[in-house]
Amino acid sequence: ESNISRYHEEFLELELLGTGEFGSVYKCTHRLDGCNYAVKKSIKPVAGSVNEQNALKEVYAHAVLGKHQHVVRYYSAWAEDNHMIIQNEYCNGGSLADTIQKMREEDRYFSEAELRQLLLHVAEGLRYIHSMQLVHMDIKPGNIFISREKSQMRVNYDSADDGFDEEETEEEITYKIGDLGHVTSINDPQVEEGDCRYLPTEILREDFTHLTKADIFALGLTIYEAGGGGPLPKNGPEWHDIRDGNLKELTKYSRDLNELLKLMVHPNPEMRPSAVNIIQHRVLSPNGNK
Ligand SMILES: Cn1cc(CCO)c2c3c(c(-c4ccccc4Cl)cc21)C(=O)NC3=O
Repeated sequence: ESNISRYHEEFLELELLGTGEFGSVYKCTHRLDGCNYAVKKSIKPVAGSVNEQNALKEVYAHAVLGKHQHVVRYYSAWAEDNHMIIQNEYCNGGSLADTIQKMREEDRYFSEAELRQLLLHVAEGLRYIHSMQLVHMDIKPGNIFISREKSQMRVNYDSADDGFDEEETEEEITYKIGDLGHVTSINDPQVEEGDCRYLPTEILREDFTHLTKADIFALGLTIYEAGGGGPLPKNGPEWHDIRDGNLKELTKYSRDLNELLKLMVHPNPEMRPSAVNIIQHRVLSPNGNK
């Protein structure tokens, strides 16, 4: 086999972003185009194993879910020296899990407007994934990545028109759904369970008749956690309490938002709103209940 490494040929490794059972992810600069990418290196799965199926599902999903501003973009994937390598869009703002952790430490919380923006972005990403007849199956703060873009704003206050424009930097935040390793088809589901903290009971009971609503359930708990309702239980009475539809009221936020979250984690998947319903919900409309 060739002993040059495409990875080292094409990329300059900058820093380790994270490790896990999924492998290791590095922030890399592409030597030719000068852009940064997130590159995941994982041990090449044994041919015919579940891991190989998951690895292939991830690449197939990325290939089908081409370009959407709320889904992490895929560029390339290849195998070398017994490793599987996937090159994705690098999101420079960390994961939502990092943000929640930091806020908990600093006793800070998302404002209602920031929570609505988060919910809207991820619901947009889910609407796209579900429209392609796919489901994500591992929606959680650790799989939602953040891109922050500073945009230079030129504003000119004509009153103080001393001929100079004022410069204001605006920060645009975009949330993107990442880690497509559990993505499966709505129609012939080979469900690989996601993180149990965000898993609805019907999936544990292997009822795969409303898979899109499992993503909605996980999104509901993700927003609930971002609103300070976490940390979420992995099992036990508290886990079941949430699955019975008992979410504690997030008193910092409006009744409407609390009602929407309760509906998203409803025990009956058919009662949960679709991604389209969420996007059209009055709570998210621009002048929704100020
Ligand atoms: C741990 N970790 C940290 C980051 C940077 C967040 O600011 C990250 C990224 C990804 C991934 C990732 C997840 C699952 C599969 C493949 C990749 Cl590259 C993991 C990441 C990814 O696809 N894009 C990322 O930015």
